[in-house]
Amino acid sequence: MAGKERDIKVHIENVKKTYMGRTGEVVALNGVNLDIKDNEFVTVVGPSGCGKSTLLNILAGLLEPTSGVITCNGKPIKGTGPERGVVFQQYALFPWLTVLKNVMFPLNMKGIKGEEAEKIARKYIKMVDLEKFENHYPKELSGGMKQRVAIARAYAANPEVLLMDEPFGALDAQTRTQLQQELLDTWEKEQKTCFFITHDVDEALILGQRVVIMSARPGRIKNIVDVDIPYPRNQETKMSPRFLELKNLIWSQVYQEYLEVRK
Ligand SMILES: Nc1ncnc2c1ncn2[C@@H]1O[C@H](COP(=O)(O)OP(=O)(O)OP(=O)(O)O)[C@@H](O)[C@H]1O
Repeated sequence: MAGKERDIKVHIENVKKTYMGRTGEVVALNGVNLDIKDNEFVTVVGPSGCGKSTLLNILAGLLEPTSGVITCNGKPIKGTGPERGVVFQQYALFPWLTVLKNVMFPLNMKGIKGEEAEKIARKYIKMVDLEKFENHYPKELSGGMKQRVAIARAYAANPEVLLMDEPFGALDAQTRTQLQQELLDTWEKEQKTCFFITHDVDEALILGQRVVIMSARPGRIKNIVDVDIPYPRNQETKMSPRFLELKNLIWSQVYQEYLEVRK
């Protein structure tokens, strides 16, 4: 049992989050329970407004839950922390810094400076295939390139848990596919715990070891699907019978919740 507990990276217990909206209380999450294991890749799908971003922001320490317990490495989450890195849909790069300096930024914040910081930053810039652009500024990059920088920066900071809120949501289909593949390759090499929100069932399935399906607001976990498709996965995996079977299952459950929202 002790060994099992040690394997749990993030523990979410009975989490509730209420906002004070214009027309009264909004219960965004109610009774959310989830354990995320060390190095696990968990993806999250659910209808719009079901509280996915709220949950991610609580895990990031940017929001506090109204009640419930959330721990990382067994310690209650209080505010942001270096062990948790976040990638949002909007790249959030510093426009006045070059690609290299953007990726070095979190290293500098940790006291890693000069050549050492450059070496680490360059490793991740190479990983996302942007070596030729290290001296460019964000405004000179496409959306996909900016998101690559954001991912390189998150990895360079070497967090134990990567929290990603629809990181590829604003990208065209081809760039999105390419970044999914890069993220998978990186995850297989670096084995970080990933919590990844998406609206795209294909994306949830190609990336995740488990897909968490959230219910319509107030958000809670409706189902968790184990994705028993081995890695390495690639775009051909999307054609496999098991992929299509799981896709239908997840899609029908998300659609039921979508209909609930529209009631
Ligand atoms: N600051 C806030 N004040 C009041 N209500 C809020 C606030 N932030 C979010 N909400 C409400 O909480 C609910 C959950 O929002 P959240 O953004 O977490 O959902 P989501 O599942 O991430 O949505 P989407 O998929 O559209 O991004 C929504 O009904 C939203 O309107």
